[in-house]
Amino acid sequence: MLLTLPAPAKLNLILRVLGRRPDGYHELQTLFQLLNYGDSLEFSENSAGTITVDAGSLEVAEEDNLVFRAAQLLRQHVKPQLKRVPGAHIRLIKNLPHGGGIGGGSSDAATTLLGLNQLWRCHLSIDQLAEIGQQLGADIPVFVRGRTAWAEGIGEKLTPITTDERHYLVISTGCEVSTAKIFRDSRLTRDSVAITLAALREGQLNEMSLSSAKLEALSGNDCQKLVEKLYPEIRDAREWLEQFAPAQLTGSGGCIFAAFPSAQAALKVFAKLPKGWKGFTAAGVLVSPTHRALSKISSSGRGNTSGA
Ligand SMILES: C[C@](O)(CO)[C@H](O)COP(=O)(O)OP(=O)(O)OC[C@H]1O[C@@H](n2ccc(N)nc2=O)[C@H](O)[C@@H]1O
Ligand SMILES: Nc1ncnc2c1ncn2[C@@H]1O[C@H](COP(=O)(O)OP(=O)(O)OP(=O)(O)O)[C@@H](O)[C@H]1O
Repeated sequence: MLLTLPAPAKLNLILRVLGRRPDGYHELQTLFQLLNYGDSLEFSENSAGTITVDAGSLEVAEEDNLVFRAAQLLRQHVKPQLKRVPGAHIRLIKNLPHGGGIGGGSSDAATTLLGLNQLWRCHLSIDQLAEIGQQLGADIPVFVRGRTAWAEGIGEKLTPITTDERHYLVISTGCEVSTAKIFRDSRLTRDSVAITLAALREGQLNEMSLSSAKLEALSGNDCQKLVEKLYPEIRDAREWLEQFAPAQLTGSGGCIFAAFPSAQAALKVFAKLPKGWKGFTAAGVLVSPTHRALSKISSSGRGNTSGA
């Protein structure tokens, strides 16, 4: 069976750095907005029992590819329960720029965990997969859980949140930013005041929700000042985009984004993008396209035909 699944990008609509833990990781508050645009992965069984990854244009050694690392880690976890050592061939169709703060590698890893859990019939729960994912990267659990969410801790304490439907233009200048380098830099400000969950609850049902107006008041990214100092071209991209709408950095960079009320409005600005920069437009979604695809597969019964 060939299983094809999307690996969506995320944006950090809010990113506050609250402090540094003794292990070097940072306490954050962030709003993860999932998008309906990303990479794509194809999974097929490998009866030889090996894991191979065709990463296409991505220039990362196989053993460093988060797809390969996620597959290895999952296999290690489930090996004792399965009758034979499972193998897989995974083809990665890369659309997202890496080092962009849009979670490409993390999302690929999460889709790998979800996809192989299906292909190999591991029957691990989402909690178990998120736990495995977290060992590889702080951004992986949100993609495993597949909901636009408010995150705390190092990014792993997730509360689903409803955001208004918006469309985004995401710009990549080509500057690849290392997350570790930004978090290591002594100039990074680490003293933001925490937003209380009460500030994010709305309506009679006390649901976690952020309207566009409320979001505008809370938006901002604590990494932005430092990243723009280190990469002036990223500042140029933000300033260019700000002619049309409020713009900011996502994650630890280097992509810049702005929100628009419609796909047409986002595309209109995209058409004016200066030469040398790349980008894409996408809609914000509350549920990950990966989870939607998996639900479709299980409701059509195809998920039961793999046989590990
Ligand atoms: C900045 C964000 O993109 C926001 O979504 C993420 O928190 C980064 O998540 P990620 O890329 O999955 O990060 P990891 O691969 O776990 O860590 C990369 C590096 O970033 C730093 N890091 C990451 C997350 C975090 N909460 N504090 C950190 O200090 C660590 O020094 C680590 O060495
Ligand atoms: N499947 C993968 N896709 C992209 N990058 C990968 C992958 N596997 C490993 N990497 C490595 O991870 C680095 C970070 O890539 P990634 O796309 O996850 O960054 P990012 O968008 O900044 O993510 P985040 O927002 O999670 O920090 C890349 O420079 C690359 O060396």
